Amino acid sequence: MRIGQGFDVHQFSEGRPLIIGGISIPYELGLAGHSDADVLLHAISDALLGAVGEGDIGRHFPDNDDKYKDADSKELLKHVWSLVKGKGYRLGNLDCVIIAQKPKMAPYIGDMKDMIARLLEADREQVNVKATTTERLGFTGREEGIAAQAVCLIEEA
Ligand SMILES: Nc1ccn([C@@H]2O[C@H](COP(=O)(O)O)[C@@H](O)[C@H]2O)c(=O)n1
Ligand SMILES: C[C@@]1(CO)OP(=O)(O)OP(=O)(O)OC[C@H]1O
Repeated sequence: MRIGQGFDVHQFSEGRPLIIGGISIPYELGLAGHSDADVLLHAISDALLGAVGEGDIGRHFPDNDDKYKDADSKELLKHVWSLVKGKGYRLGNLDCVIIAQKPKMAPYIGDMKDMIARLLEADREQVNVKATTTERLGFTGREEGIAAQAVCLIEEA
């Protein structure tokens, strides 16, 4: 059994879609990034890579490589998952938090859980996604961007 943790931040940007946990969220702002800037899937990818001692997503998908320009983070996470699976592991459980003053994530959490479980070939019950504001404090509180954290446990298959 191994544990991993991931953390990511992306800044709000005009004219970009807001995609979190693989789900498009209708909002006036999106997130800036080299890829589609899915802050939650990036934190999950980093947690899984950390659990198997494989560094981070920047190492696997460099942000100066045109191949990953506007990349779909679901595809990046699928790649990470195949690496983890290839080392003989399956998901134990995954717990995540999205840190955002706005928009409200609650209506989209169920779809995010289903999406993440599908990408990780797991049951919905193995995946937990939650959200919090920072009570208007800090960069998330000032609505400058969104952060996400993830912790995973993987087990020998
Ligand atoms: N972007 C967000 C932030 C929070 N939520 C939900 O609201 C609850 C209360 O948030 P506090 O920061 O005031 O504790 C939180 O537990 C989430 O369920 C949300 O949906 N979207
Ligand atoms: C995902 C990658 C892909 O090039 O780019 P970004 O969307 O900028 O995201 P970040 O969280 O900064 O991680 C780096 C890269 O791996």
